[in-house]
Amino acid sequence: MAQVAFLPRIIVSADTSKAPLKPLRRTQRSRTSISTNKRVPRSPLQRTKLNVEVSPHRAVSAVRLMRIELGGAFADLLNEKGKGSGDNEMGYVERTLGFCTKELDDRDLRLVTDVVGGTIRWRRYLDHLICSLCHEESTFRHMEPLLLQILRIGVYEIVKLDMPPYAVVDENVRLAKVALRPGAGNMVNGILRKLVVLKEKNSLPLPILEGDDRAQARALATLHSHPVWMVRRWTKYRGQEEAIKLMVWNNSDPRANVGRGVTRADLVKQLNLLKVPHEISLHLDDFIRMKTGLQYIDNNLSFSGGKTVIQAGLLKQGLCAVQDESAGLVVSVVDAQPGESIVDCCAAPGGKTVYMASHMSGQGMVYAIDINKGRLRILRETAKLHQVSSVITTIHSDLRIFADNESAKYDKVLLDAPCSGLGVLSKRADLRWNKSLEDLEELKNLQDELLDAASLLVKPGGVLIYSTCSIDPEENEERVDTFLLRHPVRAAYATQIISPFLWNSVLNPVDRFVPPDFVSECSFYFSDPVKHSLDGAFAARLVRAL
Ligand SMILES: C[S@@+](CC[C@H](N)C(=O)[O-])C[C@H]1O[C@@H](n2cnc3c(N)ncnc32)[C@H](O)[C@@H]1O
Repeated sequence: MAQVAFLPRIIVSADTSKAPLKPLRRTQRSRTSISTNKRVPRSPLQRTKLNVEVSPHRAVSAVRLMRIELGGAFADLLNEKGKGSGDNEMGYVERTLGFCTKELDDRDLRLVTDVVGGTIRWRRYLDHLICSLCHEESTFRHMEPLLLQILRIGVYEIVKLDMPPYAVVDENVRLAKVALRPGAGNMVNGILRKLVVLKEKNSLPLPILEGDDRAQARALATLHSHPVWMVRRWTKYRGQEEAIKLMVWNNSDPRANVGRGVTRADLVKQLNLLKVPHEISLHLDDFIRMKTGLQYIDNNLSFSGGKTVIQAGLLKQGLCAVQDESAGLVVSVVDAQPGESIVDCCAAPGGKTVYMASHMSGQGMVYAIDINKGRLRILRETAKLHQVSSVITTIHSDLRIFADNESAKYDKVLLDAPCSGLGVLSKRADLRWNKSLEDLEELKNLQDELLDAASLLVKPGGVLIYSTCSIDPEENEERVDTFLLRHPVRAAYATQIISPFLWNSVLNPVDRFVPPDFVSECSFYFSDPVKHSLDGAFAARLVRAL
């Protein structure tokens, strides 16, 4: 069965702006309470105060941002206020703000996606502007969370979305007044109006790139809205110019992804019927790229079909799926063949498992292991949808325990390791704020342990594929390097491993499996966001000696 891929400019599988994500790491600002200064209705029967004057996309965006940023603290607050109306988005709005807005139409939904994703992505930059425009830094530091979100939305809309500034000011002032109190509205008014004047004069208070390395990293971190540690790391590994390009990429509109289940020609036919613009992937036979028309319609592009891919039900019917080409290329590196026994060690939610399974013509088996039961359930559902369940067996286990107890050996073992996700920051708006340098050290230890465990499952002559969606050499090349140094004999990958130059004796170059442009100097697969305009990804192939 052939696959197809989409590359729309709208997030689909990674729609971070919609998902109730993990909480962002707390900033130093005090966030112990969520003050709305509103009495919130306690039961669905007593509600629904409908406010038709507040712009729905801003109210929903503000509440969604609170949910994402405060996570558990937000849920706790709602629980204190009684159960009953928080089970859908407007329920959350009602319980947080004390009123409902009119239903969101398609345009509002798109704006919520843009505003929430952009506001998270640009958080450091927006906070710098807001802080600079407050009378005192302490005003910013102690600002209540809802007020801060409303200000972030306003600043983002004015500075990054170039929306008509005075309309933005008025709408956000109204939201602050109704959702909080008149004084909050006055504050939003003061700050946003100052911002508009400065923007018109082209003199936004932004940091200048000067001083020593640390000062420059801090300035760049604010200008491009990333954590300082990431800027320092990328500057170290790639140089400042490339680090900037990478951040620009991470801040660009998120694209996505893939589809499968029918031939590419079939899908092209369907897209032509829907009049959804698309193009054939340059890198993968099964993939189609889309810029618009997946979930929403981008009005800037000519799109006259009236129905998006989602509305037409193509995803629901399993006729296609959504995946970045960089992930599809990892599957190319595995090169799954009919009849093979393959272990996918960290398989869920199953993007790669299902794609591999679809290459097997119903023969062989992919054993999909994951420690997370819920994510494995999603994998099973996706496999069913794509009619590849017959070649997938799911195993709920910690890979380390499974490998210790398993005596069977397999043709191929894919370890798509848990990683920092530094290659997918453009799609995962929140991720940059959730990761620290310490997390990276912990992850490296876990990657080593999982790689050791995965290697036990490979049969002599079999292949171990190690992959990540990171661009960090310490999660990629360095993990392979240290693996080979740790296991010169036991895994029988080589007899004498004393320097990286001997890798070639055990490493299986990926050039047979991916286009030359994706083959790194050491013959690994590497997709670089800056160079390839795809998510970052890495894969190494190691062949076990006979
Ligand atoms: C990068 S994701 C895998 C993505 C997946 N390969 C795909 O293409 O959809 C990493 C996965 O590793 C799983 N994981 C983390 N630690 C694990 C462990 N000790 N044993 C098995 N799975 C683990 C996580 O639950 C997560 O689903």
